[in-house]
Amino acid sequence: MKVAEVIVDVPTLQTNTPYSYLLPADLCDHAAPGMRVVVPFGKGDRLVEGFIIKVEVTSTAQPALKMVSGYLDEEPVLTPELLKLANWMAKTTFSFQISCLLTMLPNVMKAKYQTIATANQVLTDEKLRSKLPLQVPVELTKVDFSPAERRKIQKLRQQGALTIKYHVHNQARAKLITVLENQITDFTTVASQLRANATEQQKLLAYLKQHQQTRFVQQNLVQTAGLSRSAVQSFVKRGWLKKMMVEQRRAPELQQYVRDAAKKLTSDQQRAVTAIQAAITAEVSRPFLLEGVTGSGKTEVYLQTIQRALELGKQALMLVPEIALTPQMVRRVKQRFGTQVAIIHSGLANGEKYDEWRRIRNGAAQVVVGARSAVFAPLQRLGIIILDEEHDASYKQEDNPRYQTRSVAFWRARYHHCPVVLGSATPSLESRARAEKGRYQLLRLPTRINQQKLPQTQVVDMTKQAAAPTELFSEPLLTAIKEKLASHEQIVLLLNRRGFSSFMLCRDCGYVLQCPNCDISLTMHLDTKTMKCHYCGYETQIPKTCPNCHSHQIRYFGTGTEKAVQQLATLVPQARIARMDVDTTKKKGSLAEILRKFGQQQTDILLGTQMIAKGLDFPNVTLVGVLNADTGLELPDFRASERTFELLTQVAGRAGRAEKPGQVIIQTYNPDHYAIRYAQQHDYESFFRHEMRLRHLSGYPPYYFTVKLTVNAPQAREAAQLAFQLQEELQAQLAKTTILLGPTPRPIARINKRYYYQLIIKYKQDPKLHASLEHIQQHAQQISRTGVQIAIDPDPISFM
Ligand SMILES: Nc1ncnc2c1ncn2[C@@H]1O[C@H](COP(=O)(O)OP(=O)(O)OP(=O)(O)O)[C@@H](O)[C@H]1O
Ligand SMILES: [Zn+2]
Ligand SMILES: [Zn+2]
Repeated sequence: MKVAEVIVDVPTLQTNTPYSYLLPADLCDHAAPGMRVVVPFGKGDRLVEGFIIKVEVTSTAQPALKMVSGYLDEEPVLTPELLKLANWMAKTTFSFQISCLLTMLPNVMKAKYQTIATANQVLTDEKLRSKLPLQVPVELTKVDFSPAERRKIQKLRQQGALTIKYHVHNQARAKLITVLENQITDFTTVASQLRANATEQQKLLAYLKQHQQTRFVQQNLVQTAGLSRSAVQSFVKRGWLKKMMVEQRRAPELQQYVRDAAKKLTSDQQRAVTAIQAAITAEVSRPFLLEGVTGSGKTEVYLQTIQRALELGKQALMLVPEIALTPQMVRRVKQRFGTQVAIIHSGLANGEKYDEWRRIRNGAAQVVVGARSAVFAPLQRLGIIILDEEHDASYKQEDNPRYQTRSVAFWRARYHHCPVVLGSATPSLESRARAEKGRYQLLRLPTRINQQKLPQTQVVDMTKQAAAPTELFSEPLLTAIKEKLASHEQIVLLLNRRGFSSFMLCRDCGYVLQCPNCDISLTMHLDTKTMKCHYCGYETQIPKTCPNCHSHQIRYFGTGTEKAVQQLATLVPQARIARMDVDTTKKKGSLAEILRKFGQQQTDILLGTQMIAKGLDFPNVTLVGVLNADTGLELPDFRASERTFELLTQVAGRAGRAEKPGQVIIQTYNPDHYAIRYAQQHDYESFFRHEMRLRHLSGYPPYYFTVKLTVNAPQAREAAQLAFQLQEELQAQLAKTTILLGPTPRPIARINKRYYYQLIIKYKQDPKLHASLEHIQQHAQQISRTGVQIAIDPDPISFM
């Protein structure tokens, strides 16, 4: 007899303890850890999804155990490595194993639940009877029932008047197509067996003879070639064609990539490549920090180290921030490694993601490129892991499980004995500090490939620009734009905001249109002609009069990309301007299209949000303008300066990447701020020292580790009370050197009708911390029914 240990998916009763289930005899043989199963759970034996983490043989009878109901997979979807990783992740991120396991799989592999009720007798309640007619199975979630009706359904079920069944579906399916294989060797014999008037069959035979291939897609034969379906059928019957179902990839390689050979490395690149290759060959999990200025050729270093891994029969994982996963980047990797590459990005439909994932799982893909979640790609012979733009905030997952991609990458590298390369022009303070201490090996690319200097950067003090042509474009920037347009060079403009205006203000009474659910003003969107909340999605009409005093004196404040494009179009009507932000790139393929046009110089100016700051490599761009460098500097967050410095350095790096020298203009209201000064001088090193001093003085990372605890509830008082209670408990338990900040209301204190309080824990070493937080995690689970939530965020990306 075999018993499976299963981690079950029960949202209201999460636990890291597995449950034991008997394996039915017919399924016993191929049961293995990493497979998803359907199991009965709880009093009502409702069916839930679970993961087998262990299979054991037992000789003693176990009558008390429930039985596994069925499998969702033929083979394990998670490898032993990933099962182990989930265990570690649950512990270090204070989340439940089931959420870690589910995070590792494509979304579409999360099982779908259905609750189906069937009335066994005619129900007396008239309304209920109309919704649940006799003997008709009804999916309960698809029908509107009042709470009273729901209670009644439960009662009727106990009385036996109703049966309720739970279905668990696997949503993930491979796409299968019908393929016909030609079995005919002797066409003359077949022809002699066809009747003379069977014209459709004659046609089919002629077609098969004429096309020298052996396999035909049925749909193509019938629809494209216009052959008769019944003729095909009769050929199948007579054994001349063999029918088979073949899997078809949903995101096929449409583009033919021109193969691109390895470039001859510069001496700096060569030094880096040699060091990393040596670690791959020696199979040691050494971390490298590749600090290379913008345009220094970091990508080529990645590609040539990946090449070495492949030569040794190993695989490679390359992670990039979602917004840097541009068609340009994808092309570079595919040109080098062709069809061995699998790409995972948010632009893929669920089915396409599933197909790519399976190409990785079954070993067809050797190189995986993707954003954060690709760190769980089920590669089994990892030879190298690369994190490009390692400083990027998107590497931290903000929801449960709150993992840091970097840490997961290091865990996997230790498992596979392979090196990790963290690459950036502006490494995070944490990584750079570790390199300083010798924990990472620092590799430098201090100069640009083209031997050009980094672009000349001018800072424009906007407080002295009262007579500027518009509030967004200063005289110096406008002059530079006109010059570049005249010489047919291209321009990138950064506006770190989205939407049209930040907020609407009544000039008579000072009323600001706020989200009814959140403590934040609504943002105006011209494309949808609505005011939107960026936090909860609330949307309403743009008011023509003040909702408070009915005055017509309404003004829109702040700026967005739409408004910037409008202003620019009036200033330089001859320019062809493309806007790139969340709104214009939402549609599938639209980002690729914007970049293609810009690359082919069908547009002159690319104006966008921070998504234009990373990775773009266009040789004809000679001017970069930052319209408002200050957005973000005032945020109540200890990383505000670091983020600003990064953004400015990265975007400045888009200029002058080829023969022509680049120029950068930064408009700011804080021209003397050190983040802006050092960005102007392209001086990462001085910024690093300056910022490290400040972090040291104020006791922030990397000098301290931090954990953010957030409590939220429908009532402010409830949230505050619990936050203070947690603070007291922690104070009593934790080390004397550990510092607790707060509780304070979160900077945006209310989101989606819930109130937020937060507490920051700063520590250097605290042996009691882990147990205390695990205790809070358990407590959170217990009180979640009361509507109060606690979130534990280790190494939070911000304190906001
Ligand atoms: N050894 C080389 N010889 C010739 N060209 C090279 C070499 N290495 C890289 N390049 C080219 O130099 C340009 C800049 O390289 P790449 O985009 O990799 O820089 P990067 O360091 O990733 O910059 P960023 O951080 O700004 O994205 C690219 O067009 C690339 O093809
Ligand atoms: Zn809102
Ligand atoms: Zn008003």
